[in-house]
Amino acid sequence: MRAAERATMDGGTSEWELMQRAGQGAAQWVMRVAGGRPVTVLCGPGNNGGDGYVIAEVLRRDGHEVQVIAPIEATAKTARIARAHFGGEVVADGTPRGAVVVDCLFGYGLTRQVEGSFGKLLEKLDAYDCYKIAIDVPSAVDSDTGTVLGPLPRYDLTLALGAWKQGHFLMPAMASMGAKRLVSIGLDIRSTSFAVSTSPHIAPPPSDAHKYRRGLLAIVAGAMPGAPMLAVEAAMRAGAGYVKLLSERPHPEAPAELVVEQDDLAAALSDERISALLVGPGLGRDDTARKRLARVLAKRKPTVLDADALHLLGPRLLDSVDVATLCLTPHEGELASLCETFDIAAESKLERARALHDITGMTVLAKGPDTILVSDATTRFFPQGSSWLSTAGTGDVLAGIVASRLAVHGEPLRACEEAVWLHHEAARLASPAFSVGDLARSVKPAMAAFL
Ligand SMILES: NC(=O)C1=CN([C@@H]2O[C@H](COP(=O)(O)OP(=O)(O)OC[C@H]3O[C@@H](n4cnc5c(N)ncnc54)[C@H](OP(=O)(O)O)[C@@H]3O)[C@@H](O)[C@H]2O)[C@@H](O)CC1
Ligand SMILES: Nc1ncnc2c1ncn2[C@@H]1O[C@H](COP(=O)(O)OP(=O)(O)O)[C@@H](O)[C@H]1O
Ligand SMILES: [K+]
Repeated sequence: MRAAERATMDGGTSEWELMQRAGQGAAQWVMRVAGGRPVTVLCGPGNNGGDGYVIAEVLRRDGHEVQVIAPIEATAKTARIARAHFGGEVVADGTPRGAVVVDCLFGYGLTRQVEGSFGKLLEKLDAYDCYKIAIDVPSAVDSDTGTVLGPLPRYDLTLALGAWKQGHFLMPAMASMGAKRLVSIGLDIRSTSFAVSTSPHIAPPPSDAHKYRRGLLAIVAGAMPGAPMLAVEAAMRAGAGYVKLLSERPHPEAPAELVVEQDDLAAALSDERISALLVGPGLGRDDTARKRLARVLAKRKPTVLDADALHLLGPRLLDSVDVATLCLTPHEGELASLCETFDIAAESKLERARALHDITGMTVLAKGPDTILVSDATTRFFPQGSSWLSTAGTGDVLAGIVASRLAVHGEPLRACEEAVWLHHEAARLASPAFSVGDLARSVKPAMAAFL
């Protein structure tokens, strides 16, 4: 962000010009929300505070009653210009009032714990019943990591200035932000190493398609039947032309349209028409499970590794495997276990997911309320999914969708990205209070949203 701003300023646009664009753009949102009612703006000493003075001046000129609270005076050069342009009154020690409060204490320049008068002001804001807007980021949030460094009110709206920051998509910060909107200030941000995933376009099967060309997905069963069956239910609705369950025992609970291949695994895997594999849900963690996993990896096909497979995986199993074709779908616990296995010391989910990709070369889809996808030196973040997804078995459904998309086109990054969107859309359609079976069945109507 700083580099993009510097490049824009080197191109002849002053920091004051950028701040005016940011403040004016944000003020449009504030005015829409306030609808003429009184507004309080909290201003810090840096350029985030500068944005606040610009917003306050736009509102004042528009006839709003505006109170500005600034515990200390503006110190940053451009913030001082903004302060000088504000024609209203500024108080150092006030209490938020009015229908809307706009928090401009700190943005991406936050460097330490928010305490003292700033901390007290955020506590007052937390306790005050009003519509709360965070400018750029909530002031107690580290914009790179999403770490919380002080009192954190629940905001109704967060207006990102110029570009999204990583913290907008990371827990715990993300949970406090309310709706998130981007205010454009004319920066060129193409060169960043992360991107926010945009809604994918899923192509229907071509007119000359047949079941194998559309992709044969083999789901490898193990000790427990329930989890792979959930993956099957989702995978059959996510685009693969043919879904088979490779199991060594009968599955009377299987739907009529599912082929259960009861050969021994080596024989079942010898079918060269298999386009992709899923292994892990219900696999078990014993020696038999490890051998089944090794057989799957030896096929060197595009493969999704989930659940138990993530606990069995280790550097030796990856010998002579084409890691670029593998997708891992760990939740936080599985990610922690993988980090132990691969000797990764990183603390945060983002650093762990990146390190795991960097060390192993595999595509990593780190699940949770803040889903992170790392592949090919790029990191993708996602809009938040339904919190109703927090129920047992939804991870198996996700694994089934990833594998189905992988069977269709064989591209790990694209398969994971499509799957997250399909999973979120299925959850939206099935919400509220769905069972995991409802979620798997909702993958079918979810497909329609991306065709
Ligand atoms: N540059 C541009 O082109 C544009 C930038 N824009 C805006 O600028 C924001 C970034 O501005 P920024 O870099 O001035 O940092 P900012 O977030 O205001 O905070 C730094 C100040 O806070 C202080 N401080 C920090 N932590 C503290 C703590 N815990 N407790 C107390 N004090 C603390 C720190 O003091 P110091 O650490 O020096 O003591 C310094 O004074 C960005 O998010 C966006 O809103 C837009 O206008 C678009 C154009
Ligand atoms: N609070 C939440 N908000 C959004 N998505 C969630 C939330 N909790 C869980 N999920 C999603 O639900 C799925 C849970 O997967 P997982 O933890 O593997 O569960 P299980 O092992 O029971 O299948 C993941 O896709 C995760 O991203
Ligand atoms: K802020």
